Amino acid sequence: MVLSEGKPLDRAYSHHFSGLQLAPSEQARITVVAGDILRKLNLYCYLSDVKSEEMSRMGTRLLNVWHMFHELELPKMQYALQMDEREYFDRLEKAKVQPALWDGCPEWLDTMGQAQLGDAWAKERAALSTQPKRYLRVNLLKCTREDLGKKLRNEQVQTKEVEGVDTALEVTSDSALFRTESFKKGWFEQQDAGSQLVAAAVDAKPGMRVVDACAGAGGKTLSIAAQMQGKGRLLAMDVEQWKLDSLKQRARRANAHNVETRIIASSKTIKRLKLSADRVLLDVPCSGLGVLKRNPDAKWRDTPERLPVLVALQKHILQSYSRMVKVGGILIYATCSIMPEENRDQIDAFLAENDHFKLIEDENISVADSGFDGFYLAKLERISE
Ligand SMILES: C[S@@+](CC[C@H](N)C(=O)[O-])C[C@H]1O[C@@H](n2cnc3c(N)ncnc32)[C@H](O)[C@@H]1O
Repeated sequence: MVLSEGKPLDRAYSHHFSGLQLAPSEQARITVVAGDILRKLNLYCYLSDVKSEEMSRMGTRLLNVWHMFHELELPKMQYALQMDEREYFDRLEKAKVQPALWDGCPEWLDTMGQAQLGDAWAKERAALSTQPKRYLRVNLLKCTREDLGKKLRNEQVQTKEVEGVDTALEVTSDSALFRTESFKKGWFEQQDAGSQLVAAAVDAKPGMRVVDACAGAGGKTLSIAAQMQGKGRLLAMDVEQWKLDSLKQRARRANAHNVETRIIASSKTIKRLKLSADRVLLDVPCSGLGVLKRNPDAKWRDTPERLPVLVALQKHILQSYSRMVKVGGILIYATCSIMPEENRDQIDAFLAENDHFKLIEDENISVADSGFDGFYLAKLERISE
């Protein structure tokens, strides 16, 4: 379903899980197995000698090989296609000396990663093939991180505080988070710790005028609303109304009353806000190559041809939307990519053409070094009209 119909993995899970009465531990097991198979699909296909187009027919052999790889007892499946053990071990030895295959990396991505990151690519590639951790962002409009940890413990959800990310808790138990009272009360959102660091970089203060110009369903908007303690004006914009509708709902649940949404219908929407904002967050559409741990299906759908199209769109958004920042205000450019072409290269090109801005700082959030999803963020100050 994920690969043949192009359905994102998280939506495929919710489609399948709704209506099934599965215990949280069973759901967790399914997501672990399905996630791992998708993260290293080419490796498991190679080890089981199954071509990707044969997967629906040969899926039982692939699943058996997954169990062999993890040294687990084979599942009891009727009519399962077996893998010859000797051939499996022979293939295993050959796979071990092919690092990109071992890390579940498609060839096009390996070529791109090498070209863009050089020596740093190998560790990022390996980190992208690991299971993502689950992180929560405490909603400071409703409670503290300590309160949330305690409340969740009473609801049988174990968490621990994440060092260096003040708003984050890591979930360490297989719990159904969205059934908890804490979630229903809007005390937290599920959000990667790297994404929380990007939102924190906005550093919005109560009373400011802030624009989140590519807000989507508001992952970062809600975080910014909490920084503003509900005071001031927070305008969340996007080109897709359904995302803004979902944002509105989430904002209500989170008590984020200073959020206003606005669809970007044309360039006029942006022009009207010229030189008006203390902070503008541009969390631009990107390749998503920093979040492949979480969305591994994307690497089997994507092609390298998409990158230049995205780079051109990012460049346009930077040029045009930066006009909303007032003198002395800060522009925060962010991606969930680890590729310099979408990141520092964009900022360098922008600064070369715009002497109204100066770079304050930028940061690569490395998947390998942080254990979070991979992000990039740059903070620029407008120094003149
Ligand atoms: C990386 S996502 C944003 C994620 C969101 N900020 C969050 O934290 O959940 C990029 C968003 O940019 C939006 N987008 C695409 N083209 C755009 C454009 N020309 N102007 C503004 N937003 C755009 C997409 O609809 C998408 O929601």
